[in-house]
Amino acid sequence: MAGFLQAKELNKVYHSERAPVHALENIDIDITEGEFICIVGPSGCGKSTLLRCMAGLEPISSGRLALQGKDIVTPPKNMGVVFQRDLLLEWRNVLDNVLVAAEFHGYDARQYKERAKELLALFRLSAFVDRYPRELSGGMRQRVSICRALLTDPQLLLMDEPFGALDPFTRDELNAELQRTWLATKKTVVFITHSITEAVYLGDRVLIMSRNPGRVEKIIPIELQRPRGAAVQDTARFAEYVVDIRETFRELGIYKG
Ligand SMILES: Nc1ncnc2c1ncn2[C@@H]1O[C@H](COP(=O)(O)OP(=O)(O)OP(=O)(O)O)[C@@H](O)[C@H]1O
Repeated sequence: MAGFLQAKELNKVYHSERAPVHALENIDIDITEGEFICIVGPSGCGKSTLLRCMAGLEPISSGRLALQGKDIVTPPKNMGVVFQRDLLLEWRNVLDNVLVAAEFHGYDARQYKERAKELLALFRLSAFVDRYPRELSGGMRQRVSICRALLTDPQLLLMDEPFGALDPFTRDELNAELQRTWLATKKTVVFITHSITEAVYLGDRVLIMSRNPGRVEKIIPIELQRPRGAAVQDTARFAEYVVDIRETFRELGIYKG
């Protein structure tokens, strides 16, 4: 297990009152440090399960899953997570919501105040530091969540459909901001999305999953130059990647059209 984040013959079975659910079957993934990996797949193929296992929030059933060679059994300190629902604390202002990450890891939040303000500035939220979540738009709330995930400077950032609930304009804006931050910090990012175009725009590689049971079907390297401006989405090369991924889903019987 030499890579930064590796899964080897990973299986995850949920046991409930009904029949067991084989959510992940023989998953092999090898992610290099600094890589941006996007995961796409139909509903129920195990994307969130995989991410929760990586976050140490869900135990695996068999195989291995390791971060820097160390089995993941509890949430690694070296990791930040962003979920689709922003999970902001309504009774705390923006700054204090970002500082939650320090408290979660048992650090002294006061020592992270300056860092939190820097991150909020980077995500154009300086004017909102003392506002409450209810005063923010959906895009702003998700920016706060990203700042929170980045606060302790983790090497690994796990993102589960973070922009899925946002309108397309805000989504494009946040994708561009995320790319900029990633280029500046070179964190390793695992990003789940339902959007093929989002995956191609952001990813160094796009990992395609299928369901029943959840499997990795294909991994496609995206060789588009960085930084990728919004206009890259209008190029023939970009369209080829999108078509290739759609074709794969068609072959898997996931797209009928
Ligand atoms: N806690 C659980 N107990 C039992 N089964 C579960 C549990 N969580 C998920 N599953 C099942 O595991 C499979 C994978 O679910 P998961 O949420 O990981 O898929 P997903 O690809 O993230 O779906 P979506 O795109 O809709 O969010 C599904 O069949 C789901 O019903």
